[in-house]
Amino acid sequence: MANMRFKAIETAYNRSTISVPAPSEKVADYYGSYTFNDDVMKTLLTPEAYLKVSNAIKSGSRIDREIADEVAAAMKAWATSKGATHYTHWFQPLTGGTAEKHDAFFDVTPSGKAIEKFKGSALVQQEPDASSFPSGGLRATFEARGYTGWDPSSPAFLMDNGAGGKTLCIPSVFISYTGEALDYKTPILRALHVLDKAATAVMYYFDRNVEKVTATLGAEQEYFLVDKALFYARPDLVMAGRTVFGHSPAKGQQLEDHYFGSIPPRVNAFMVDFEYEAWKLGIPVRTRHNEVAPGQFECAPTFEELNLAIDHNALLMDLMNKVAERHNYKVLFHEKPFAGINGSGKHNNWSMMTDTGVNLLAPSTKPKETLRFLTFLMNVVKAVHDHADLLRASIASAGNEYRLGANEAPPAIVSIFLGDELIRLLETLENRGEVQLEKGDNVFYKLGITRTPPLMRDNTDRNRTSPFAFTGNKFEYRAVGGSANSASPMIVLNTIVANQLQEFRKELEARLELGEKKELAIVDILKDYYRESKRILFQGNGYSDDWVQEAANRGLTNIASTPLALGKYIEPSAVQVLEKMGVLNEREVHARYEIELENYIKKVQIESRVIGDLALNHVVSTAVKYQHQLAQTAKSLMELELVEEAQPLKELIKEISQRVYIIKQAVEAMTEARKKANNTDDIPTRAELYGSEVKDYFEKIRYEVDKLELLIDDEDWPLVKYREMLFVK
Ligand SMILES: NC(=O)CC[C@H](N)C(=O)O
Repeated sequence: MANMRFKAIETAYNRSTISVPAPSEKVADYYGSYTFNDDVMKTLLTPEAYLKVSNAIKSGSRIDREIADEVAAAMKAWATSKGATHYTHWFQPLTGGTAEKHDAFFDVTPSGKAIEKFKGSALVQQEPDASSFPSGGLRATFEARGYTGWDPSSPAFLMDNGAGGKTLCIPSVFISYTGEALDYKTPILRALHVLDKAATAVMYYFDRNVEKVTATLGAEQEYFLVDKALFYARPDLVMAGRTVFGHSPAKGQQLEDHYFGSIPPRVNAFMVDFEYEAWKLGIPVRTRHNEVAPGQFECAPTFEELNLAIDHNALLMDLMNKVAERHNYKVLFHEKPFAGINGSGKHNNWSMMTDTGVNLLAPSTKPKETLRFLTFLMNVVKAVHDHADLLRASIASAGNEYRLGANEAPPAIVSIFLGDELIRLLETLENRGEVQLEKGDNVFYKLGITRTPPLMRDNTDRNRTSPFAFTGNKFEYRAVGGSANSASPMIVLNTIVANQLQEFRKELEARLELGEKKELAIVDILKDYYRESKRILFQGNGYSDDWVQEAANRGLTNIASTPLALGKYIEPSAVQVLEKMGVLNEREVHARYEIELENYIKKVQIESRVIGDLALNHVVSTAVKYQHQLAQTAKSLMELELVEEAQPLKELIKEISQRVYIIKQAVEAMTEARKKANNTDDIPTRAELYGSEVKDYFEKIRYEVDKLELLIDDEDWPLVKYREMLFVK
């Protein structure tokens, strides 16, 4: 094994940078060229079909069979002209990844001849075997039927299969025979629809020209790169996506010299390569840089309509994995692949935009617009305050459990950062709201709104320690994990905000019916919201121990455990809001809860098995061999009557023995704990047992193994070390 380690290091060390030719000089020449986009549709469809598809995209109207046939024919012609041989409905099942089943465009006639075929019916709906996807009890294994259905609002695209031509991918929803959502896209589309309706209804009081409100998302993607040879020499990375052992290198991230540093050429070639591919697919990746931890990087797109942004992030992750192969890298999206240094988040930058081009979370200098801004801002604050636990549940996973609250990642406590200036403005609102107000526009003056410094776009400070931070014209949900599908937190966020906006509108209407003046009524409601949700606003250092204490004093929850956090999905208030808004019914919520728990159990189980295997078969066996060598040397020294000189060796032998003993005992006890958990039928209890009794041994075993790493001859150590994985470029 040690041999494999050194071979891998040598291979990685001798790699050269692969040159990546640009598809064309200007990005505009090929941006979106792999998508069946608006321009392509305009050229290939009849005006009638084009209009129907455009309307379906804008307002969700139905596309009839005839039009579907025409679109299918156009899609097939376009795709085959670009080298596609197959098509697939591309969807996001609850595994968290993407799914595809390629079908050839041709069919065979009874006389054995091949004919080209792709009908509207195949575009609109397909029936993959659903039995092996997680359904959380919604489907039994023998009930295989599930349907995928075309989502016209996300353009079809071409996936390059390397040597094997291309496949036309049709973004789709995935539902069971009985109509329940088995994927991420279905509830996202439902949540976006209710948010649109609720936000547009509130906009009625500010601007009657607004007909549609769209949620927007920009998902920053953090990741680690490890050379392929080194990756395969670490069974834990291969099996669990994270290292279960590894002593901290002498130099980690303490000098902060990697962050925003010069990008290593081989890494840069990889980035350039996947960006070219992303641009062909119309994915607007714009930013690339070194992240805080050695070996860690980030890419970020410009924000887009939320459903598209989610598809694009899922597609981008897939693309990065594929392109990395060419550059002999492996991409780690895991939230915490290496202990002791930063983990990886997927910071979700979220906002709402009207069809008239107004960002509803952008402050303005005009009093009337300020009231609109405060309305949307405070409704988000209130929604997050009232459903903080549900929002926490939506980002809970086995990987994120290691990241939250450690090494520059936000804690598990949900709080909101608004910045001092906004807090001042809200304080003014609360305090001045007590005075009798005059009518007319000077209402705003009286409120002090015009007297506060005009709010400019970027004059709120940033707070990296906050899980949910206002960053000037959007909220950044920073607690989302690097490997997550953004849909999970976005389903919750958009649903609770939509619900809150509905509540706001009801309250406002009730006040207006009593004859209150609109502006005053709004101010009064917002004042109440501020008072009711204030405790969730926190502007200080979210990483500090003081905050943990203060948050507890404020009555905010701090749920570190994933099984407990997931339990918040099935609290009555959570089920009620998801069901009431028509996003997930009770059965669907319970199914998701169960799937997430099972996922957690399986991941911890895999880690535990890897730990057991590596500890006994790699580490202990190496330690014992090394001990034998030491014993031989000590014996020779004794024979030469060098008794004192043999002493340090004896001590070393003793220390190794002790550590081996503890490891052996702990692995056995961990296996017993696993058995106990596996014999527990109740899934939530089993998950909790894995999260506590099984996981309790992880750190204990790791501690001893990492100590042995420092004792055993480097030549013999079987596992690629942290300094080799993190610093070999
Ligand atoms: N610079 C940063 O924003 C660090 C973020 C950190 N990597 C996280 O886990 O969220």
